[in-house]
Amino acid sequence: MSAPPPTPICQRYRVGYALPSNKVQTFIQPSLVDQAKQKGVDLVPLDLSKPIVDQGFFHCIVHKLYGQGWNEQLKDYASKYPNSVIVDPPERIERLHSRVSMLEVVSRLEIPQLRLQLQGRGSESESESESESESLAVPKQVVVQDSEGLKSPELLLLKFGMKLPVIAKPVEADGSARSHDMYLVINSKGLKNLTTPIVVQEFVNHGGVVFKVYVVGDHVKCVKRRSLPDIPAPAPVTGEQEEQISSTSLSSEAEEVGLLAFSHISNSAAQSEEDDGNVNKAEMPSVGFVEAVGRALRQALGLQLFNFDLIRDCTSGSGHQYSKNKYYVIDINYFPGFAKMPCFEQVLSDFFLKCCHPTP
Ligand SMILES: Nc1ncnc2c1ncn2[C@@H]1O[C@H](COP(=O)(O)OP(=O)(O)OP(=O)(O)O)[C@@H](O)[C@H]1O
Ligand SMILES: O=P(O)(O)O[C@H]1[C@H](O)[C@H](O)[C@H](OP(=O)(O)O)[C@@H](OP(=O)(O)O)[C@@H]1O
Ligand SMILES: [Mg+2]
Ligand SMILES: [Mg+2]
Repeated sequence: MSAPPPTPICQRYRVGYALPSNKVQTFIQPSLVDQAKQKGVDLVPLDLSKPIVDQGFFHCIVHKLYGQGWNEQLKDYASKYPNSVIVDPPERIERLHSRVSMLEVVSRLEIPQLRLQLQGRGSESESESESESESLAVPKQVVVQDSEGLKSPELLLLKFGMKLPVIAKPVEADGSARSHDMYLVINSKGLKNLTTPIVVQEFVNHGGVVFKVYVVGDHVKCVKRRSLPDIPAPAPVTGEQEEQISSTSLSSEAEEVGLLAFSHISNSAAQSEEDDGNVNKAEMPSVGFVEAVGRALRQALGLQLFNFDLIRDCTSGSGHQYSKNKYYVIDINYFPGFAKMPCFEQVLSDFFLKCCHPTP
């Protein structure tokens, strides 16, 4: 029996997009354009050389551009075309442009079925550490505004309940190349070598795997990616001994300056079979947990297109109950590399259609 003729599409929808040129290359792939077209959605590039209010009605505009001028354009457009759906409003995206405000949202999530142990809030009772349900936290972190704050690194870490190694990250997460310049800091000398302002975040051993959770409207998809390897906790050492902590995974110059620079590690190819092995054998978090966090973040952020990086706490050793289901959110990204997500054409074209034609 032959397949029924495709349902005639009685209306076509225009989705305008404004993306950096590199993202047009990676995201607006012919496969996406074709699949959207089959569903009645025409993906149209906005002409950024002229005001978007002069370019006609778009049922939906998706974008990943920043700046006052662009934000003003979107505001003008929304007031001229109140029925057009802007994905997403710039004032909500801005919260993800700081590594402080992006994680503060996690600290305030209300997810009933989860045990939220958040910095300074809640504490793990005996019974919780045995329970199977997942818990969600954010790593301890502090913004060091100027070099004065790094003068006595031991005091700084002690004050915020952190210990070496730590990860140092730019405060701004604004999509610039610099915003991805990270440092693994292994000793006090490394801390003193940092350029401020900078976020100093506790390093959580997580088995060398990061779970990237993509959110596209109400669709949530978790994938595994390579991450930094675990760093064995050094035996408690006094200040003068810490210089002798040799870390095999660090080069001699990294040991010399006390820090290792890296960037975009979750996008880089595995360096070894072991790397790949860690990723392949890592157990995925439960779908229910991932979806609960994704939906709660979407609600709290008021955003429809983002992903977040989840790591499972693999810290073991004296004084720390190894809790298989303790997770940390370490990063949230606006309009990430959706083309890396399985079936991205179907997911995104369905999303665009839903934005243009919300089914009751
Ligand atoms: N607190 C942490 N503990 C352990 N590893 C961490 C921590 N924070 C970051 N990392 C490692 O560093 C990598 C980069 O960190 P992060 O995701 O914050 O940077 P980013 O530049 O925003 O990355 P992305 O490319 O995902 O936007 C993470 O994928 C993880 O491998
Ligand atoms: O592997 P993913 O999809 O997470 O990689 C993303 C990354 O997380 C950031 O979202 C990058 O955007 P910026 O933070 O703005 O640099 C994405 O780069 P882009 O060129 O695709 O926007 C990465 O794909
Ligand atoms: Mg990340
Ligand atoms: Mg990021």
